[in-house]
Amino acid sequence: MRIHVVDHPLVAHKLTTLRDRRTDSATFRRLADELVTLLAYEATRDVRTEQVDIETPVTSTTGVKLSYPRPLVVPILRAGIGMLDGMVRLLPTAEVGFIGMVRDEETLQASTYANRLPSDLSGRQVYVLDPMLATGGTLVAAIRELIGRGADDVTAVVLLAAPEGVETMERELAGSPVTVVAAAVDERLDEHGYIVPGLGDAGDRLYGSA
Ligand SMILES: O=P(O)(O)OC[C@H]1O[C@H](OP(=O)(O)OP(=O)(O)O)[C@H](O)[C@@H]1O
Ligand SMILES: O=c1cc[nH]c(=O)[nH]1
Ligand SMILES: [Mg+2]
Repeated sequence: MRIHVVDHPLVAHKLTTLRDRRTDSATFRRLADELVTLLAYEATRDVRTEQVDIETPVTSTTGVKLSYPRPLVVPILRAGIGMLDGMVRLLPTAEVGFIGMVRDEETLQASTYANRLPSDLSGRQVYVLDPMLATGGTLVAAIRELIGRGADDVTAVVLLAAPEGVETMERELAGSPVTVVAAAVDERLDEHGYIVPGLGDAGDRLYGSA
């Protein structure tokens, strides 16, 4: 597993407003969308393409287009939905699958309550979206499911990561074709498994505390 932290002043600027407790849901949703677009630029650096011949108004030339099989984008419900539009805007040919997961607030164990994925992901590049990589339990389980279905290149796009979660992913997914792209790696987790300084509960800040 490798991790890439996107070091860019626009990312840092938007992330600071996202962290601010005074930022309302509408602004939070817009900033999450904008941040994903910036992270997606890095996350798709190795997206597969193929050569195509085209005619410009002036002459013939050779270019590239996104190749088949199409990349798969998988937001992890609920909070990952806030990252979906920003990602597919940059990957117009992408197919979208869904995994619904929730973390028990006491035990911090993640469980899966919904799964709508292609059964065969052989040879597919997959982009998993979840704003928060805290203990890592959620992403490890989601990525194991994708690799189990044959995905051979998985990139997790997250807004914030905790060092504890990065370590867990490195240990649990050692040797797997996995990349994490993050806007920042924060200091630590607190005793409730929240990222510090973090931004609070991403799902609640996007969608309320239902
Ligand atoms: O790395 P972990 O310790 O597993 O924690 C991270 C997970 O926790 C949050 O989801 P939550 O369970 O709050 O669900 P939600 O998206 O519905 O709010 C977050 O969106 C991640 O999916
Ligand atoms: O800080 C955290 C940790 C897990 N999930 C969140 O939404 N926020
Ligand atoms: Mg939540």
